[in-house]
Amino acid sequence: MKTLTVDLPGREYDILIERGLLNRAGELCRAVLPGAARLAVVTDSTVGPLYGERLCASLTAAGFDARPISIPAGEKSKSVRMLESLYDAFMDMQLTRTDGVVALGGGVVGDLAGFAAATILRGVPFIQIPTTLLAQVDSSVGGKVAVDLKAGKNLAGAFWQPRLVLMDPAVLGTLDDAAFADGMAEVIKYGCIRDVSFLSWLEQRPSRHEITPDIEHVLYTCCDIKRSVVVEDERDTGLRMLLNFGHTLGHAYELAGNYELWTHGQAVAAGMVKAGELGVKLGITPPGLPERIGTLLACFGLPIEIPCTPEDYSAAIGLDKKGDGDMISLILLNEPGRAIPLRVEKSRVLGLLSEPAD
Ligand SMILES: NC(=O)c1ccc[n+]([C@@H]2O[C@H](COP(=O)([O-])OP(=O)(O)OC[C@H]3O[C@@H](n4cnc5c(N)ncnc54)[C@H](O)[C@@H]3O)[C@@H](O)[C@H]2O)c1
Ligand SMILES: O=C(O)C(=O)C[C@@H](O)[C@H](O)[C@H](O)COP(=O)(O)O
Ligand SMILES: [Zn+2]
Repeated sequence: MKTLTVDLPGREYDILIERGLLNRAGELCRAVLPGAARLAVVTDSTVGPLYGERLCASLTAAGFDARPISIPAGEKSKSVRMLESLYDAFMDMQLTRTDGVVALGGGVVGDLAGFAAATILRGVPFIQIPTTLLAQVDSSVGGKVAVDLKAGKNLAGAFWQPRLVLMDPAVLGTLDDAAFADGMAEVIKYGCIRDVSFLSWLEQRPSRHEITPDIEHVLYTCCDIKRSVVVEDERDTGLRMLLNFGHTLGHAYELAGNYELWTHGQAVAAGMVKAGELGVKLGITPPGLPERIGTLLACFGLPIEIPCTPEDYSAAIGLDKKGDGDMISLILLNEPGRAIPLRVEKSRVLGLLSEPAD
């Protein structure tokens, strides 16, 4: 088993990666929640029928009273309305602070269940069992939990670290190619911002078929990068902002498509290419680098351009958490494998975005 420890003082936890781990979830959850009686197992309408029964059987064998709670699959469920329905379900089962919430699913389930766990009873222990590539390489690690508001992405949220992240790469076998590609957008992001040799390694394996034999290496490498960033800056005030490469514009594309037209992974893919182009215009990013990233993203069928109105760009930039007053910290690449923040006037960014492409 590959293990990484996110060593945040007082809130240290392990990320465990191994095929078949889902079958051992009970004993592994028991080790981090020795006194818990009940577990609320939040999942979605696709993942529940695939893996819910197996997980609950393992939890029950370890002495937990495991209660599955299912939400409709898809980003629209990352809402205040669905959050309230989780609160009601937790109260119906008389969950207490010594019990736990388990997220079994992709980033939507993890972000929603995590925010519910962070806020119900002012905080209940939380365990992540991510089932998409995106959730395994990114959203299950680091403690950002949130729901979307009408105004934009992830606008109500918290930092709530899990007690354990349990990753079974075998579950990725049932993901369709589009969902696998969504995860690849964040995988490629890590190469772009922190590890040029990993970026080159990915370029030598430009398809799902070529990546899959080495999936555990991919999960480990990405989680290790995220771990190393989060332990330096849990609360997103400096270094952690680099993990947001492609996200300022990506969130604009998600908003423009009303969270239905474009997935998070697709939006981040196009957002990284556009951020690359902005970086070139600002004299930070080497010419040719946005095209290099776009070529790799396109190999997985990800979009490298998404139409967006100036109003949606303006709304997303106005509400971006990296903004302060009239300024925003743009995350730009100053070389392959190296990202930096650059404080720029929001109006200047909007001006550059409205210029025709070169
Ligand atoms: N908290 C963070 O740090 C963080 C990081 C990145 C992304 N996110 C958030 O994550 C969300 C996107 O996550 P996602 O891409 O996992 O989307 P998702 O959770 O909507 O999952 C995508 C689809 O795959 C299905 N699915 C999940 N696991 C499956 C499996 N093993 N087999 C078959 N189908 C399966 C789901 O039911 C869903 O239909 C966005 O809301 C994004 O904002 C959060
Ligand atoms: O963990 C982080 O920090 C990230 O920025 C990871 C992103 O991939 C993720 O999409 C995150 O949810 C974005 O957060 P936000 O602060 O921009 O809402
Ligand atoms: Zn993301």
